[in-house]
Amino acid sequence: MAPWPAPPPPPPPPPSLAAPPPPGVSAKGPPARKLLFMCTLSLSVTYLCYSLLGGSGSLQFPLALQEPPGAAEPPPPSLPPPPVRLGAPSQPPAPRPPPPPDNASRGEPPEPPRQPAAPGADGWGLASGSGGARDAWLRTPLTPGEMVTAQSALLEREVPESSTTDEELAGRRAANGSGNAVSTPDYGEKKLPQALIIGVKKGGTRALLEAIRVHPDVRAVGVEPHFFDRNYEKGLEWYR
Ligand SMILES: Nc1ncnc2c1ncn2[C@@H]1O[C@H](COP(=O)(O)OS(=O)(=O)O)[C@@H](OP(=O)(O)O)[C@H]1O
Repeated sequence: MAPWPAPPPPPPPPPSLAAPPPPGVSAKGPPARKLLFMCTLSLSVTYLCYSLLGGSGSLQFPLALQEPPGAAEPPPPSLPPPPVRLGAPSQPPAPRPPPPPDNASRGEPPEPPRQPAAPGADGWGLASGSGGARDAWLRTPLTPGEMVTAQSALLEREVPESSTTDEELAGRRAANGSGNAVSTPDYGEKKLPQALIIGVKKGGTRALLEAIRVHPDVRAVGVEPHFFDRNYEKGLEWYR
């Protein structure tokens, strides 16, 4: 009978994954140094990649927050200098000076502050002190000085044509003979009309009267008097 074969010898232990220590180095030293080297290398590569991808500004952001850009200390010599991005300014842009006024940009001397015009000297017939409508118009900041001057001259030329003072009204009444007002205890001062609306029936005279009546200086009768066609015989004393 054949004898049982001898059991196979146990397999040799697998070779260690770690490289055999070089001669002259202890067994625990190389892995620690290698791990430290790998960490340093990975950090360096990470920093390099991050800087190449444009993250240098982000890396310097905390330093920029603490100190002004000009006072930032140079990087230590051990670290590689951050790469300079093409097209990026080497120095941060200087703060913009405040925009000069319009007159300075055109080479004109600065305009002195406006003084409120004397009342009655502006030709508007309105009180032009502080807070007047014309002063508010002149102080509009978006309007150039030339435009304001031109518009003011235009308004001063146009307004006197349409403005009517109390003295002018009194003169017109005296000239028209309508200044003879009659005072009555019931109706107060009664005057002859200064204007008449004459129109045919259904010609829109009522609508015209209502439109004119909106003006604060207009006093009109409530109903159509029909003086000339129905009540002429009653005389001017009735018409007043
Ligand atoms: N702007 C305008 N356009 C067209 N039509 C207008 C306008 N204003 C007044 N009306 C019409 O005019 C009619 C009233 O006119 P009168 O006020 O003259 O009437 S009255 O004669 O004094 O009674 C009256 O018409 P009827 O409603 O048919 O009577 C108003 O509607």
